Amino acid sequence: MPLVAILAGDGIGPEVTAEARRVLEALDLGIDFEEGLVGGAGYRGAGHPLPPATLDLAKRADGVLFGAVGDPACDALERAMRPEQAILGLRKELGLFANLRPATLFEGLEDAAALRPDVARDIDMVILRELTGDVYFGEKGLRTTGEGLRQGYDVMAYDEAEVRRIAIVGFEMAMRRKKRLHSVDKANVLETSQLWRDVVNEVATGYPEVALIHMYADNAAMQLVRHPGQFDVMVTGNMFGDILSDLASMCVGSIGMLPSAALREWAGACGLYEPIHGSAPDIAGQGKANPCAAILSAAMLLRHSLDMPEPADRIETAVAAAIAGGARTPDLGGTLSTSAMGDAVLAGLA
Ligand SMILES: NC(=O)C1=CN([C@@H]2O[C@H](COP(=O)(O)OP(=O)(O)OC[C@H]3O[C@@H](n4cnc5c(N)ncnc54)[C@H](O)[C@@H]3O)[C@@H](O)[C@H]2O)C=CC1
Ligand SMILES: CC(C)CC(=O)C(=O)O
Ligand SMILES: [Mg+2]
Repeated sequence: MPLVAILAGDGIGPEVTAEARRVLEALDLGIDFEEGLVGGAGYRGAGHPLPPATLDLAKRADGVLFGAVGDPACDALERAMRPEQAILGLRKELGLFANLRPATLFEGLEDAAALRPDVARDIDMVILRELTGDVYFGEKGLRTTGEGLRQGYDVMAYDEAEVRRIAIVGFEMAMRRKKRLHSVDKANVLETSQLWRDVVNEVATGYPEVALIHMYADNAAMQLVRHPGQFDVMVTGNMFGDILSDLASMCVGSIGMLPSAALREWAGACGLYEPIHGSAPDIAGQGKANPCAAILSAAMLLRHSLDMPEPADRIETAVAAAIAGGARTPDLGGTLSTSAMGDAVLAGLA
């Protein structure tokens, strides 16, 4: 029986994860669920944002369904004890270097998108974000300059093996889709990005059918708003991918609509699945959160880690049907609560 770890975390994490679990349970797939403490909840309940028992659970599981971590009450803690370290630690410990963040405009959400409907309509892309390197994992700290000023530093670094493996995933995805790959970097100013670009070009020689387009990250942000339909697969580093995927989410209606999969192998291995959003303390506990990103993350879990493509399709179809039928949480301009949106998706499963 496959084991799915449920790490709900903080803020709206438990609210949206509960709906995703309800949907999985309704499908009656013979999955075992086991819950673990993580983030601020882990710190409060077990003295650490990523308690050893939670890490052990994640390593034993066939897939991890993750909510979100982050709690303003924990912002003054030393960095190692802050909730966000839990998700960074899980990604690193599980070797989850490939982060798939699909952004698709669901039919009916044209009005919710921050772009004109005619611009938003053709968005169907995947941002492939490298997830275990870059500035988030480099040496960091606070020091004092020669002038006696406090200085913060975070080192951005990628080695060629890290770039090569994510580039290969990008080209493989492009081969299965439209054979078009945008690689986003900042090679005009960053040595890290120049290496990124050189290695992506080397990998490209093995994929002559794929049209490769290099784009600077600042231009990519602008192009995502100007003409998002030009993108199909976009491969990029950890920080650019983090920022550009939040941007892409509003192009298709809401950050509450974008799921993600964090994988260590291109297919078939245990992965971590989470909405791209955070713990949203501003709406936590109010039943206002959109659970669709979490529900769609559960579908990705079935497809990528449990080899269950049919129920994954059923979930995605049910979300599309709920949206097409007018189900809307407040972020989409509606009034449905988190659980009522879950009900609407469940109704579409029938
Ligand atoms: N993977 C994770 O666990 C992540 C954790 N965080 C953490 O979350 C906390 C809050 O970070 P923010 O920058 O505010 O980002 P956020 O994504 O939590 O929220 C940004 C805005 O989007 C809204 N929003 C987010 N998810 C929503 C949903 N499902 N439905 C409706 N509205 C939604 C929020 O209400 C807020 O106005 C911080 O502690 C941050 O470090 C942030 C991003 C990812
Ligand atoms: C703690 C952050 C790095 C999480 C985040 O913003 C993300 O993964 O999208
Ligand atoms: Mg983010």
